[in-house]
Amino acid sequence: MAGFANHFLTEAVAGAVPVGRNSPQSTPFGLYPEQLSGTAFTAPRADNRRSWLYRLRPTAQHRAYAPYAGARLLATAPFTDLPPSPNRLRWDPLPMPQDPTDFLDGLVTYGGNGDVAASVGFAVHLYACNRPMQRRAFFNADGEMLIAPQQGTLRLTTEMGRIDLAPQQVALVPRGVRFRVAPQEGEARGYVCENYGVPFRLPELGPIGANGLANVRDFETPVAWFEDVDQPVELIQKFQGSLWSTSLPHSPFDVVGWHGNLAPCRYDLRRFNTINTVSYDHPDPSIFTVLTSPSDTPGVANCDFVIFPPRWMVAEDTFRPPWFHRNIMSEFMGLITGVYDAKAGGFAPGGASLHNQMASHGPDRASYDAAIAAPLAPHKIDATMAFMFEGRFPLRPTRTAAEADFAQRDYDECWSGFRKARLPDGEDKA
Ligand SMILES: O=C(O)Cc1cc(O)ccc1O
Ligand SMILES: [Fe+2]
Repeated sequence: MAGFANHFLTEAVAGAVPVGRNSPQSTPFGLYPEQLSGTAFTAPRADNRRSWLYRLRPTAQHRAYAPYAGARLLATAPFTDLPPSPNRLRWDPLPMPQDPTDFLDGLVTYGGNGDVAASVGFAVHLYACNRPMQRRAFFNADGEMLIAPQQGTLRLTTEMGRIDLAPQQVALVPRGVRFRVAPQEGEARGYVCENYGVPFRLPELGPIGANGLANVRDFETPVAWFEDVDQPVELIQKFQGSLWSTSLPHSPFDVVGWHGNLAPCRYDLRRFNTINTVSYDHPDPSIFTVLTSPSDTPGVANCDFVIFPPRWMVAEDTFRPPWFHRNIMSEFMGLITGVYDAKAGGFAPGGASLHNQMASHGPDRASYDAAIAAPLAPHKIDATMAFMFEGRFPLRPTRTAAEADFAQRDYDECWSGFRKARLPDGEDKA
């Protein structure tokens, strides 16, 4: 079903969703209505997100949760493992697991900001897995999950339908929605933004107009799908940073129909309507915002999801790659495929980088040297897809990430050896 946060109605069995009311005294087939809220009941209508699910059994029917000991590298903000460091960080691709590992146990937290208890900030995880979540399902009470595969297709089975997700696509799974993940081609790797804040939404378009960037019509939400399986399933939840597990005697994927505007969705990043300069200068990367999680301060995001897709570079008399900069916002970057135009080397697909508030960064020396010498004919940056999670607070890395053997110890070197500028004779004295 096409659209972002549209009000959908979908039935896996015709007649499953009651007509004209959400919770009639007697429901079709005796299904149990349940409201899933993504915003406060009283949130303004334009922001309000909720759905009504019609299921074989109420989700309330479960025994107590007990602590879950897996997913040992999954962590939650505030991150206090290490004293905050202003240093720039970069990582080689996350290695694939040697042992059988599913999506949940294969999550590795790189860092994050804010505080889950205050519903502020976000965490960044990478996953590397090689087997499906078998007889287990997960939901995240701590936040919404934006999943961006880098290698290998995933099948997401969610309460509200199924999503097949390939590299260069992203999925949004709302806070609380139960899901399981199955890699379709053996191994899989990718990135996750766990958003503790306000759910991601499309950015305003301002003077761009009514169309452009990520278009509403290109978001896809699955139709209702359920399984009627009376076999034990381990249900794991993340709540305030800890994992908890309970056992259900049946599949949690028993929603026969639902309606509402809170649902998982998929977006193909190649559908992005990229806007760039047709005159001069390199515009701020906010023109590449796919989704934004706003903060309480207008215009300052809790998290922006920004991409660097294939695009024509035509700027005249311009240094075309990203410029040197120091940003009040903090930037975590990943690469799905190809080469990123500010980094001639060292930033590989499956890798990552972190440039926190006020950290000096920009093109590495090789990219700089090439760009100042390049003929300025129209040039297409092609076959690439980098992205950035940009937030208002510095991201603090986990010890796991900072001390990983795939953390690059020599990242600073990519900015060494720049030649001093040459002033005209007589102007260079103190
Ligand atoms: O640092 C980066 O590579 C991301 C980035 C890209 C760009 O085109 C402008 C600013 C910016 O932070
Ligand atoms: Fe940057």
